[in-house]
Amino acid sequence: MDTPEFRTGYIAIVGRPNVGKSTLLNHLIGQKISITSRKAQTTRHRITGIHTTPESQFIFVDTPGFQLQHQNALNRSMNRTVTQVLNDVDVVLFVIEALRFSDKDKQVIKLLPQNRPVLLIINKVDTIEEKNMLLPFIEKMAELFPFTAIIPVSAQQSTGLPDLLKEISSHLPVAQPLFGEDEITDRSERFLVAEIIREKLFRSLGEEIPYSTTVEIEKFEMDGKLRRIHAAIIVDKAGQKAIVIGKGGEKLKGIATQARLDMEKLFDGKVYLEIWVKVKGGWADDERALKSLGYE
Ligand SMILES: Nc1nc2c(ncn2[C@@H]2O[C@H](COP(=O)(O)OP(=O)(O)OP(=O)(O)O)[C@@H](O)[C@H]2O)c(=O)[nH]1
Repeated sequence: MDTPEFRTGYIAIVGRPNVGKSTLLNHLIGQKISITSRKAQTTRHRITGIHTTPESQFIFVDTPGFQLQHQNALNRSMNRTVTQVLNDVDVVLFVIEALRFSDKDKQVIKLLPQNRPVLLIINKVDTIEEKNMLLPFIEKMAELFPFTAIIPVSAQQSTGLPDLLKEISSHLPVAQPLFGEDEITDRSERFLVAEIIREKLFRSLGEEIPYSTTVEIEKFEMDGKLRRIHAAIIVDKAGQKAIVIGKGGEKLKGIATQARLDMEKLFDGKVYLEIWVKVKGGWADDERALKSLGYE
């Protein structure tokens, strides 16, 4: 593939819970997951999906730690991460529900970047009973933020999605694709699984544990359609182990449950997940640990 006008870029999807972000992503990429191993590590963000057409490659990234409810210090630092991600992608999709604009949506607007294209996606237009309500709603939304475009869609019914892709593509830089279709490997699932656990770990504990804490996938097996995954969270000190496990194992249980649900969504299949916490000094020197993390 060496098309002079080919466009490749990164896209983030944001919005309050339940507006249809996952549905939109799944319908945009038209497949559950495609990700490569080696190159994925050179990107700073977790890739949630890739869609490639003859003209463009769309790389969707996650915005970890997106929190709207509580404005405590931890959430503020998480929202800083969100802002960093949003300032690092080529296009931001801000998803809302048709004819519904709440305080939580308003909070998301505060996190939107000023210096790159933000497309407002008005989702669930299939639920509008009076179609003439849409235009005044669009006009009202246009006053809230300098959106680059406002695009009504129904993610569930895939209406408006080809136009949306065209609009996104026009804002991506001219660049050759970063990922080839043939780069989808089983090892990349391992990599993603580790990333998901890591994300839940930091979402749950934030600054209570050092950033050097890592996740190692010790076993990843297919058992029919079931994925059996054994993972270890590796901390530097015994005190950190206690923090990760929590009282009566509650913290770790929560992390494992959330991680498993995300994995089942991602793989569209059942996952059996066991997580241990291990104390280990100097893991960075351990070649085996590095390999299993994918940093070869
Ligand atoms: N009618 C209708 N329902 C939709 C549409 N898109 C998504 N939904 C439904 O809205 C609900 C929430 O969708 P999700 O894709 O899980 O929303 P989300 O924004 O990813 O939610 P969080 O993971 O909580 O942030 C689900 O029940 C979807 O089936 C749409 O275009 N029309």
